[in-house]
Amino acid sequence: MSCPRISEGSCELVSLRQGTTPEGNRQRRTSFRSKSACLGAGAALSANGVAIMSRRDERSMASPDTSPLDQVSKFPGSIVVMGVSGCGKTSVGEAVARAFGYAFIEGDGLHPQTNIAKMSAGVPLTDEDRWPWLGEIGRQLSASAEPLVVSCSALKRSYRALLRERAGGDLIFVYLQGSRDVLAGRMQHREGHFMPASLLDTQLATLEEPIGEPRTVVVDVDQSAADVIKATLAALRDPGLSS
Ligand SMILES: Nc1ncnc2c1ncn2[C@@H]1O[C@H](COP(=O)(O)OP(=O)(O)O)[C@@H](O)[C@H]1O
Ligand SMILES: O=C(O)[C@H](O)[C@@H](O)[C@H](O)[C@H](O)COP(=O)(O)O
Repeated sequence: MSCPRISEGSCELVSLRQGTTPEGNRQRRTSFRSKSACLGAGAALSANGVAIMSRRDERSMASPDTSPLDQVSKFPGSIVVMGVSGCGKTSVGEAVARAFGYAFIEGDGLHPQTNIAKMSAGVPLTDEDRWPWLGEIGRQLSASAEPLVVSCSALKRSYRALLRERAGGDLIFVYLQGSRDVLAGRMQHREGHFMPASLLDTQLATLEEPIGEPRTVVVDVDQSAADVIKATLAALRDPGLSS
């Protein structure tokens, strides 16, 4: 079981859904993540069962690999890490959240169970399936007094427009861009995740890349996880994003 983490041994975001046992949740996501087992004292469950790790907890889990990033000045505004399934949203989102001391929300954890069941069965989601999910992500972004890092595929311009509108305008998108071959490899090697690799092509067909959209950075994922994270953090230091 490979685990190209930059912070080996650290706890990760916990995403528990109501009615799902920690064990079931672990099976639905990736088998190498400790998830519920590491829900720390500062973590809290939102109304719909998604755990948000507190900033204090995340700081305490920062690995030596990310500690120099404590020097990064506080970044103004929430960040959505976007892209098709398998591009690295969770891996990168968690690391960015640790670096900035923000809470991380796993967007997959906010899907209604009907969406998870559809995707698990190899059926792509429709707009109608996604709107309530995107609305919930937007709600969490707007309800948070502190900036958040959220993983969300945000495949279409209209989806991103909704998230921007709900978040109040300060949202930054990190688009993790990769070739079909690279993405297919990542999905095939991932274990215990509900999303079948067969859905990659519909994800790519649905994707409207955010090229040229405001406050958006694009990162090539055809490099090691550590390098993708470094490149993301470097791109986020662009002072132009703060305005
Ligand atoms: N840059 C990378 N190099 C190699 N493997 C990676 C990289 N980024 C992520 N992975 C692995 O690829 C798989 C998909 O990553 P994940 O973060 O779950 O993507 P997403 O959340 O976008 O579906 C996981 O097994 C993860 O460990
Ligand atoms: O909009 C969608 O079709 C879904 O949100 C999809 O893009 C998402 O990727 C899945 O939830 C799989 O989860 P991962 O993105 O973690 O692979």
